[in-house]
Amino acid sequence: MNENLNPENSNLSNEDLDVEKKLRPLSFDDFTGQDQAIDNLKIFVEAANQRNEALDHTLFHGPPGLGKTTLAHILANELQVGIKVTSGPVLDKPGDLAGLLTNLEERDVLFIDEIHRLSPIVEEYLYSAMEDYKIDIMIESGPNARTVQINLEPFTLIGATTRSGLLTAPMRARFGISSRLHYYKTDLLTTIIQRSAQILNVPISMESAIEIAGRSRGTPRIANALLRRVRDFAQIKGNGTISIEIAKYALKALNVDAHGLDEMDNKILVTIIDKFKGGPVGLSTIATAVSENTETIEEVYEPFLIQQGFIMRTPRGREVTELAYKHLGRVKGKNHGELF
Ligand SMILES: Nc1ncnc2c1ncn2[C@@H]1O[C@H](COP(=O)(O)OP(=O)(O)OP(=O)(O)O)[C@@H](O)[C@H]1O
Ligand SMILES: [Mg+2]
Repeated sequence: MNENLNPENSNLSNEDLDVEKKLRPLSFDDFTGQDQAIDNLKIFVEAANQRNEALDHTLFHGPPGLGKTTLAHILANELQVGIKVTSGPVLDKPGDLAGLLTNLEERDVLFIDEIHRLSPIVEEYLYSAMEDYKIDIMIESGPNARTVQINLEPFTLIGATTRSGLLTAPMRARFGISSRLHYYKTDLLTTIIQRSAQILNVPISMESAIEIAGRSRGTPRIANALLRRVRDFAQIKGNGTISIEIAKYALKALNVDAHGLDEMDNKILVTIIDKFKGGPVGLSTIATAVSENTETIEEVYEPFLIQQGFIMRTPRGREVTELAYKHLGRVKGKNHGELF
């Protein structure tokens, strides 16, 4: 399994990658939050195990760092089967996919990350594999070229995507199970941070765990990354324990936003306020103004900003709230957004 296939991991140092692996939950019981999705998955897994069948093909979608890859591995563990890992951009030839598929054992999991980035040829090739556990392989070339059909073992395809809007309808329809992951509330992130601190063997006060959780953008990956950095401060500037003083000092030094907003989140808010008088403004107009594509704004950034109460969706477009003005230290202009 090659974790580096995940571009989200590419900016982590080797040490961080090792730590990230250690912190990754391995079973349903280790996994915090996403209760509804987990409760359903437990049933589907148990039923598949009882019948000794492959689990239905499963799609995980939602913003980065919420646990899609983690859940793919957990499913394989809970099904007690092997897992092969690849990603959409890496699979550029049907031949590569055929190699992976023919090597799967009965009930194994094939995990395809960034499944919205499969090439159309590979995607089409996947359809018959998913539906009938069969693929056509081209043998020989030139005048002797012919295709033979190969039967595959029943397997489970697990797809993950941050951009479900970019999945084609035929692809989406082939997943029997589809699970959307949501941002985590502060209390769940606090639990995740406490668990991670225990694994990393670093003492942390409850208050500090809550403080870090509140600035983690609802995202376990960010919570763990902040914990690692705060741990460094505790080790060098303190006595190794993460007290609330050390946590606050470190978060300030790291320039972490009080609400956990990242650069793009803030850019979106500032743009709506400065260029569009606070809104309402259409999504694609915002996207152009911040040089990002519309689907990414809609699927990756906007859900968090809405959940946190910085943006409202109105019939006429997106509008920032009082909270956004306050957060950015702006004063709402007298006539902004009003007719009279
Ligand atoms: N529910 C959870 N409980 C504890 N830790 C979690 C949970 N979800 C995620 N994590 C931690 O967050 C890290 C990131 O999760 P993961 O890699 O599964 O996210 P992802 O949804 O696949 O992100 P991406 O879209 O960027 O691939 C994991 O290494 C894991 O340690
Ligand atoms: Mg992932």
